[in-house]
Amino acid sequence: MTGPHAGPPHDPAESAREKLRPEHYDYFAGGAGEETALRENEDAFGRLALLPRVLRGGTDRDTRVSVLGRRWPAPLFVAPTAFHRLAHPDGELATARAAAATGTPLVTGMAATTAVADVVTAARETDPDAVVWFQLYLQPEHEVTAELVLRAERAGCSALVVTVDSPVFGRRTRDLRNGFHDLPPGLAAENMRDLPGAAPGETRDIAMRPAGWDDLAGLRELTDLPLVLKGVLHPEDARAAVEQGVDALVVSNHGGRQLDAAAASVEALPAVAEAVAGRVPVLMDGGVRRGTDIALALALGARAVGVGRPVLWALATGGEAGVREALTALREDFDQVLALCGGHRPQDLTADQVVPRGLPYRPQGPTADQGAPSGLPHRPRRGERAW
Ligand SMILES: Cc1cc2nc3c(=O)[nH]c(=O)nc-3n(C[C@H](O)[C@H](O)[C@H](O)COP(=O)(O)O)c2cc1C
Ligand SMILES: CCCCC(=O)C(=O)O
Repeated sequence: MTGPHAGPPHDPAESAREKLRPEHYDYFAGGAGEETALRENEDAFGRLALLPRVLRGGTDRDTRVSVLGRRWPAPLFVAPTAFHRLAHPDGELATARAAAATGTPLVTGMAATTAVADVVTAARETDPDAVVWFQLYLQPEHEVTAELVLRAERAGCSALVVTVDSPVFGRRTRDLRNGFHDLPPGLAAENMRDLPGAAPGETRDIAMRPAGWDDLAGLRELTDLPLVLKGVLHPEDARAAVEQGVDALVVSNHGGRQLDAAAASVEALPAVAEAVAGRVPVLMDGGVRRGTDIALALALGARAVGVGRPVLWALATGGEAGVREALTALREDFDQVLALCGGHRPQDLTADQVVPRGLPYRPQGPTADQGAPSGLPHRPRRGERAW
C-alpha cells in the first residue's frame, strides 16, 4: 500500500528530463503552438469514464488482437518517433530489442538515427517473428521515396505507415525558442544516407510536402506491402482512405506536434471508427499512458493503440530494459483493466461502456432508449435533463 507519505506517482517524463539535455527533452516533450493539442490528447481521456460490466464470469482472459494478418499479444504498438539516439546511446537498437522481447510491434521511423535494416536485424535477433513496420514521409522526388520503400522491404518490414498529417512541418514553440534544428555531431537520420541525388555518404534532409491521393496510388504501384495511413482525424478522409484501398488507419494528431487546435486523437476516434465500419483496422495514438486509456480507445473503436513519448522516456532513463519494463507494465495494466471492466477479450469493450465525466450522464448503446447512434459519448445539450 502507498501511504500518505509515499509522494506523488512516479512521472516518467520528469525522470527523463533529469537525464536529457534541455533542448532534447523539449524536442521530445513539446508540441506545436500553444501545445493545446498536446495537452488535450491526455486530458481528453480524463474526461471519459468507464462503466464496467459485472457478473460476466470467466477467467480465460486473452488480450491478443489480430492486425493485418498477425496476432499481436496486446492491442499495443510502438508509434514512430524520431532520433532515439538523442534519448540513449543505444537508440533504436534498444527500442527494437525491447519491443521484440515483449512481442510489441514497432513502427520504426524514417527519421530514425539507426538505419531500418539494423533496426529490423536487432528486433529479429531478439524474436525472429518480431513485427516491424516502416514509417514514411512521401518525398518530393519519386526516386527517393522509391528507394526508401525498397530499403524497408529489403529490411523485412511488413507494412508501410505513410504519415499524412504533415504537409508542412509544425511550428514547435520550444524548438524555436531553443534554436534546436540540428542533430549533434555523430548523429544523423541514417535512412536518408546515400539516397539518389545526394553526394556519396551524405544524408538528405527529410522533406515534408503536401501530398494527394494520386501520390498514394503511386505508392501502391511501388510496393505490395500493406499501406497504413497515419494522421487521419476527419471521418470523410477515413472513408476515402478505405475506398482507395488503404489497409489500416492510425487516428493521430502527431502527438500534438503539427496542428495546435487539432482534435485530440480520442475525440476524433469514434467518428472515424463509424465511417470505417470495420472494413479495415483503426489504430490510434496520442496521450495513451495507462491501461484505462487503452480500454477507452478500444471501446470507442480502436483495434490497437500506439505509444510515442512513454517509450522515449523509458529509453532515456533505462535503455533497453527501461523500454521493456514500460511496455510490460502497460500491457499488464491493460489486462487488469480488461478484467475490471468485465471483459475477456479486447473486443468485449464497447462504446456503451464509455460516458463523459460530469453529471448528468445517460448510458447508451443497445440497452439505452436514447443516445448518440455513433457510439459517441453522449454530450448533454444545454437545458437537457437526465431525469
Ligand atoms: C519526439 C517525437 C518524434 C516523432 N517523430 C515522428 C515521425 O518521425 N513520424 C511520425 O509519423 N510521427 C512522429 N511522431 C508522432 C508519433 O508517431 C505519435 O503520433 C505520437 O507521439 C503519439 O502521441 P504520444 O507521444 O502522446 O504517445 C513523433 C512524436 C514525438 C514525440
Ligand atoms: C524531420 C523529422 C520529423 C520528426 C517528426 O515527425 C516529429 O518531430 O514530430
